[in-house]
Amino acid sequence: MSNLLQPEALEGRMLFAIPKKGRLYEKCLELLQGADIQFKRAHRLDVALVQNHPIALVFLPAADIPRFVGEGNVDLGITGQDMVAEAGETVSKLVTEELQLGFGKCKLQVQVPESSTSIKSVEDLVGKKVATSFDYLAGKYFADLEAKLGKSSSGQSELQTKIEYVGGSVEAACALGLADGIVDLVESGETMRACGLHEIGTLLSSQAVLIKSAAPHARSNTALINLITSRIRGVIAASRYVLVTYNVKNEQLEENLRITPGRRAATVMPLDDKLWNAVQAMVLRSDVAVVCDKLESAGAQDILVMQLANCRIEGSM
Ligand SMILES: Nc1ncnc2c1ncn2[C@@H]1O[C@H](COP(=O)(O)OP(=O)(O)OP(=O)(O)O)[C@@H](O)[C@H]1O
Ligand SMILES: O=P(O)(O)OC[C@H]1O[C@H](OP(=O)(O)OP(=O)(O)O)[C@H](O)[C@@H]1O
Repeated sequence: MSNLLQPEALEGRMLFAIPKKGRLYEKCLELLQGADIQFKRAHRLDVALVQNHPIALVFLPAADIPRFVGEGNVDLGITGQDMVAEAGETVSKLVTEELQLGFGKCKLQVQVPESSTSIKSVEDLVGKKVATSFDYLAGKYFADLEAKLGKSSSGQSELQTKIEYVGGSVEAACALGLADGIVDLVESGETMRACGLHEIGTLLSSQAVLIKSAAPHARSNTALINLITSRIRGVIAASRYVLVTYNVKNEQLEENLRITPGRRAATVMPLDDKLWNAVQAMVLRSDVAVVCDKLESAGAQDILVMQLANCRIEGSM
């Protein structure tokens, strides 16, 4: 096999960065499969050539993807909004968020031991030690807080709050005596509660996003970037919506259409029996149970809910 890390192996290929492990990895693989991006990743190799498009997938740490995309080393990337923000303002400005992907949802929060009697709010943490893997965002957050509290005089760049960088297992920092509080990601809150911590402030909410360079590289294949973006948008839309169909009598049609207006408009087809119509409409998956309840109460019959394998829809999702 030729060495995929030689530049000539990648020549003419659009480069697409995918998190190499962690929380976003499996979801990204599902997304690539849904978009029919076919590849085989050789054991221990962080580059994979796509078989059915001139694309190479580059598996990188999620934290490095914003910089690689922003600086034009790769054309497209998937990472968390938190990672884009943590990469700093210079990098964030070089990156365009193309699509929110609806997975990897979490919040970056300030947490302290529940048992702490002296630290009940973020203000109480000012001047104390905070452990985090998000030292840029945490530093900015406490700098703003100190400024708001009038605790930092202008020109004084030294933070009173001490931000300690730790690479992982941040939630152990308080128990180990390394810090008085932490700034870390929370989704279900299970890790936080298991460690006897509770949240006292939120820095940001995050989800996985598809990003591209704000100023694409001269070699970038814009048509292919747009095609892949559009396919991924289709996969995401298909996971957000279901197709609901039902039969309804003429006199109850209007009321039922108000329940399922569809995205542009619902499709209404007359049945052979002139008293009845068949209706088809896209409905948000998260709303579908309530929508079916309402349809049934409004006289709709034969209600069917169908999964979408893929779709192409205009406008915001
Ligand atoms: N508990 C969570 N729930 C949802 N999304 C999360 C969660 N933790 C992290 N994420 C998202 O996934 C991204 C990658 O996080 P992850 O912890 O997998 O990082 P990693 O450093 O690549 O992996 P590892 O922690 O295994 O070293 C984060 O930047 C965030 O956007
Ligand atoms: O609120 P929860 O659902 O419990 O999720 C939060 C945990 O998820 C992330 O870590 P992850 O498990 O990805 O591993 P890490 O600690 O090695 O980064 C994060 O750093 C928390 O530890």
